[in-house]
Amino acid sequence: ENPGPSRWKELFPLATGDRQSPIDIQTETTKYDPTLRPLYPNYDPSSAKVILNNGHSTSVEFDDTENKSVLSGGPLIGNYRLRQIHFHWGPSDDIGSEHAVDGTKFAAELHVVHWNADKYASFVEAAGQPDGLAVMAVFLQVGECNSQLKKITDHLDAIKIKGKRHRFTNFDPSCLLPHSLDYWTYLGSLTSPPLLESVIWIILREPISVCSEQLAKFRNLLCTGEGEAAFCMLRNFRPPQPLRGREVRRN
Ligand SMILES: NS(=O)(=O)c1ccc2oc(NC(=O)c3ccccc3)nc2c1
Ligand SMILES: [Zn+2]
Repeated sequence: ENPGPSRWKELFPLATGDRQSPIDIQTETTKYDPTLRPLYPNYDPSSAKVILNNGHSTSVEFDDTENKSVLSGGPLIGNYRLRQIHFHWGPSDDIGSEHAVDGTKFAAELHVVHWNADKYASFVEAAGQPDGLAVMAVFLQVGECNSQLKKITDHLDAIKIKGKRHRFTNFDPSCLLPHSLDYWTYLGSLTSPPLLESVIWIILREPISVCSEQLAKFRNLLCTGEGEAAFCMLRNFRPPQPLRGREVRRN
């Protein structure tokens, strides 16, 4: 099994940096900021290309060779181009999200990953810049089955093994967003190696629903490849990290 979060600092010194993610959002200390604008996701369903199992999550990858699917507004300056979406979950329905709200974790968390294509030439270049990435996070609260999420979970059997990928197009990730786009925002990092401190985090305050049967489908994915002893992908969340004096703003 690859080393868990507690051992990442041995290989990735940024793990103990001062703008690490996720965090536990203490709602009483968030600060209303009237300069924050409404979020404006604008996604073209034809830019969705493939759904895959990369061994530590399942992701849908998008064509980011032009500004077809972008996020603007909110705390962002200019257009951030959609690159991929992926999920985090745990071994039981009471844990699984990466961010927490007043100490409470949700069953899972969706991340919609974008990069600053106005200023940088590629995701990899942007990932090394303090304003390079913007990740929109949506909490998945256990309850009713989510008919939009079914578009994803129906394909998980076909990508059970690490490395498997499957054509997946005509998909607009806006279908996974809650009614309200109200958010908290703070400066942080990638939540898995290389833990780069290049992410403007935008956490939607309203969760979407997910049912236990759908969560079980995520847990049925394998983190092992063809011909290896099979291990299920039961957890892939990093625990909350120190705030180190950072401010969390809300619109
Ligand atoms: N949980 S997270 O913080 O959203 C997070 C954490 C780690 C990540 O690594 C990548 N890499 C690419 O997407 C990629 C895109 C193009 C080329 C190579 C990599 N995205 C991440 C998001
Ligand atoms: Zn993530």
